[in-house]
Amino acid sequence: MPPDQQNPINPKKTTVVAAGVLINAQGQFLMGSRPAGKPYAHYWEFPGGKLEAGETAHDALCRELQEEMGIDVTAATPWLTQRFNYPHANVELRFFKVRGWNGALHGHEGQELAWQRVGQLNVSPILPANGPILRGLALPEVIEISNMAELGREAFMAQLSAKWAAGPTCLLLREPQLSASDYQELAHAVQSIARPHGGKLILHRDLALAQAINADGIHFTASQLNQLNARPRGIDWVSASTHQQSDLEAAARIGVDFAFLGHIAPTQSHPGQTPLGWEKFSQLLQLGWCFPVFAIGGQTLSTLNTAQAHGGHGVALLRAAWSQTA
Ligand SMILES: Nc1nc2c([nH]c(=O)n2[C@@H]2O[C@H](COP(=O)(O)OP(=O)(O)OP(=O)(O)O)[C@@H](O)[C@H]2O)c(=O)[nH]1
Ligand SMILES: [Mg+2]
Repeated sequence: MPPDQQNPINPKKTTVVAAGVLINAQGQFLMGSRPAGKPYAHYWEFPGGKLEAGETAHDALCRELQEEMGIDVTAATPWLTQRFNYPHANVELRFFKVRGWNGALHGHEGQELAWQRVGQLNVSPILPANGPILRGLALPEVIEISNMAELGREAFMAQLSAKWAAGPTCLLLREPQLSASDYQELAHAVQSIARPHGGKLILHRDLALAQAINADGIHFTASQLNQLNARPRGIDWVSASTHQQSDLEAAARIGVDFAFLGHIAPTQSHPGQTPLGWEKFSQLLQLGWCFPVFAIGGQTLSTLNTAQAHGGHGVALLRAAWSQTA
């Protein structure tokens, strides 16, 4: 394949690249150093390379990972798309999560390979386009949405405390039936349980409250999202609900960290509304977004693989996150 620099005639032409985030059994991800002689030599990247004429991104991923590391990819799902303008090329990077391969990894182009952990990177420098990718890797694949409306406060708080005692999870506290002051009081109570256990708490709709209690994130409704001109400051994670392409575009414009897209299947929360379904979910994600997208609506832990096969990062669980009998 021609190197990037051989494209000076049309510097605006976009080079499409497929890259793989290999995940091992310990949950680590693989990075490789770029070989000498390439643009950004010795920077760290996710293995992959440019699409050849007539290839799909998946075809290119399999070919590149065979050429660069000698492995046969057996399980890869589309994940994020990052667009970036380098001085040498405009690139569209199609990232895949790769969870299965045959063969021993070997740097066939003299590159170094290193398994890395989220938040504990020990290689540098990283290619400048890869910031959102590392941020996306820090997100869990399951987000739980509170359901105090059905469980009642006592059972909800008891289940939440038990969950967080067992290990940190990520909670979206969404209780639209509560008044603003009741929601505020609940948010304080939940945050006081979250802190000691390292649980992540995302508040719904109320940015000022999320900032005031130092929550980990704010989640906007689709209608709030469409009224925002910029990503709010002073909060770590910013996310939003989306239902259609224009919502995803709004999410991209303000620079969310992740979005929910749905509802996928009919749910008790949206009676009578036509669900999006997996095919439409997948079509919308193929447009290529630089943030992870969670499937929402009728999701359970057993739909996680389906969500990922259709390009989702993970699933947002409402009823499935809670035992209704406790
Ligand atoms: N493979 C890969 N390329 C990336 C990443 N991030 C990123 O900005 N790029 C850019 O995407 C382009 C990919 O080119 P590449 O050098 O891997 O392509 P290739 O393997 O086909 O190389 P070749 O053309 O020398 O055969 C480069 O401009 C590179 O800077 C990444 O994480 N992985
Ligand atoms: Mg390459």
